[in-house]
Amino acid sequence: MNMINFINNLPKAELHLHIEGSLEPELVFALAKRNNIKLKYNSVEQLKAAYEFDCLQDFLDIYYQGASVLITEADFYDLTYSYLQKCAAQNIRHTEIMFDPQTHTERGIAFKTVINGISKACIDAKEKLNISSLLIMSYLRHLTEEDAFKTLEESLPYKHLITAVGLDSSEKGNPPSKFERVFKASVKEGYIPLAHAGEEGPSEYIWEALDILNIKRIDHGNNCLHDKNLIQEIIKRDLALTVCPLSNTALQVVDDLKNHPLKKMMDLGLKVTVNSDDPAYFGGQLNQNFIEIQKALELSKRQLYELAKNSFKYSLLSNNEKQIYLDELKTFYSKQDNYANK
Ligand code: HPA
Ligand SMILES: [Zn+2]
Repeated sequence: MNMINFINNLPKAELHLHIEGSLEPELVFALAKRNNIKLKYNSVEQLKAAYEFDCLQDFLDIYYQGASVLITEADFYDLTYSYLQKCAAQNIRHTEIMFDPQTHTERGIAFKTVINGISKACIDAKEKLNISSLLIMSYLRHLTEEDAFKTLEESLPYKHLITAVGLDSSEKGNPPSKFERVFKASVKEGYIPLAHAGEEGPSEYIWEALDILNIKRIDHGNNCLHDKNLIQEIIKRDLALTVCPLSNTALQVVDDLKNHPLKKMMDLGLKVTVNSDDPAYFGGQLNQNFIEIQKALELSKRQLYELAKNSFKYSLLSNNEKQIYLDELKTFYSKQDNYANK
């Protein structure tokens, strides 16, 4: 099997995906029309031309603008179902979807509208596409802790639909310690703590995410490489990094995929997964991330198998659920000609 077919057929999970970042330009226009919203761009091409970013903040400004076409429950449903159909086409068997309630509640959209649309699409995808999913409610770190507390309150009637909390948006100047109390309260409610850390922020922010927020997985984490003790601590705690190759080059966290630290991370013993982050904005779905990073770093099928294994092993599924997917993956891999030595 050639490399691209191998990647396309490899059973895998996606653990770092912002549903608002899966909003394709075509859907932006379709929803704007449905909701009678006037966009500042005249065409899909014009909008796409604006997707040039020097840093995270450049991207976030456009990402929040794009999300403003999401108004009704049907909009959130269509957005989510469209992403889940793409999962089916890529043999993504399980996905852990982040959503940013505050991006919508700040514009007057009810929490209920957001969560109902997203979760109904997930239920339908399980039934029709046989893809499992769970939800991560992410707090926007550029807003206050008080705002995050309000969001936590609003989420409580829907607690059964949400597995974890995350922390995203503008990292620099908004360290994890700013959210110590709301994370403590979130854990008390049964949510698993996760956070973006060390994407643009320093390694100290990763330490804070570990020691103050007690996170169970690190979103990005690139900047841990500047601190040997931190690397050892991440390994000791058996925390995975959700690495996003095309996001890293699009936001200039990494200058070129050939210089991407993914292989180095694996060689150091860090548990790495590959993810698309915001596929509509960064030039590729999950399989495209696999294809491009494989090529740039000349990863072997054995290494790709390892990355897929990590995606199930470090998911938030129960051990039984993980095992079913790991068995499926193993069966796939054992059928490859070069099993054992590549
Ligand atoms: O890559 C990201 N980093 C931080 N916040 C985000 N919100 C969507 N995508 C991102
Ligand atoms: Zn992200």
